[in-house]
Amino acid sequence: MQTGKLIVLTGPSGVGKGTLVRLLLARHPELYLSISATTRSPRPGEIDEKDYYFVSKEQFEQMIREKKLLEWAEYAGNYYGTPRQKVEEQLASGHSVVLEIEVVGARKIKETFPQALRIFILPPSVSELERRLKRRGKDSEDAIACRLEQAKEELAASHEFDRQIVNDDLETALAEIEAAIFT
Ligand SMILES: Nc1nc2c(ncn2[C@@H]2O[C@H](COP(=O)(O)OP(=O)(O)O)[C@@H](O)[C@H]2O)c(=O)[nH]1
Ligand SMILES: Nc1ncnc2c1ncn2[C@@H]1O[C@H](COP(=O)(O)OP(=O)(O)O)[C@@H](O)[C@H]1O
Repeated sequence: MQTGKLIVLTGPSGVGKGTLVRLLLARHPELYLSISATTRSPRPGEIDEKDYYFVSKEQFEQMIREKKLLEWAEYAGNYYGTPRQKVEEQLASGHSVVLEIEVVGARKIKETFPQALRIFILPPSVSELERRLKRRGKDSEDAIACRLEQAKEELAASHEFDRQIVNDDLETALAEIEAAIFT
């Protein structure tokens, strides 16, 4: 059997990765979305084992030591990582897998999975990114400032990835992602 494709969506916080991934999965339920582990506290409404595996720093460090993560990174003071086993199982059984991860982790994926399709999502502008982070209303002012600072570095790395897609009009961006994945 042919193995599935590994599809990585990356880009700065607030650019719309989560929104695009939800729409993509709704249209293509055959895609498998990897659930990450994180040491970040759950936001109101987030559910353990659905949005993330919410774990302690000790548990996360144990996962690193036991090589249970395909990649991991520290972002805005917390750890985030992709549990290895389910991703490898899904790929081996022919299913395509989507990772929604930040830039450092997406860079590491190239080393382990050189054949992965890595898509960088860009905002129409930094000021629009700031507006989206504020409008989302899920992070404190400090957390937003930290994410924006980080975003400037991340945007400078966009050319390292296979595709660059601007999330201005949502439907247009989604169609471009679909075209990149399915053609
Ligand atoms: N490297 C890596 N980054 C991840 C993983 N899971 C989530 N992230 C990224 O970590 C960053 C922060 O995530 P989060 O706190 O949920 O904020 P949000 O994406 O802005 O809603 C985002 O850029 C996520 O895409 C992971 O497993 N590995
Ligand atoms: N194309 C778009 N135009 C306007 N707002 C958008 C667009 N895509 C996403 N958003 C909004 O921007 C905010 C951040 O999106 P989100 O998917 O949470 O980003 P990320 O997962 O990259 O952090 C949300 O409030 C979302 O509704």
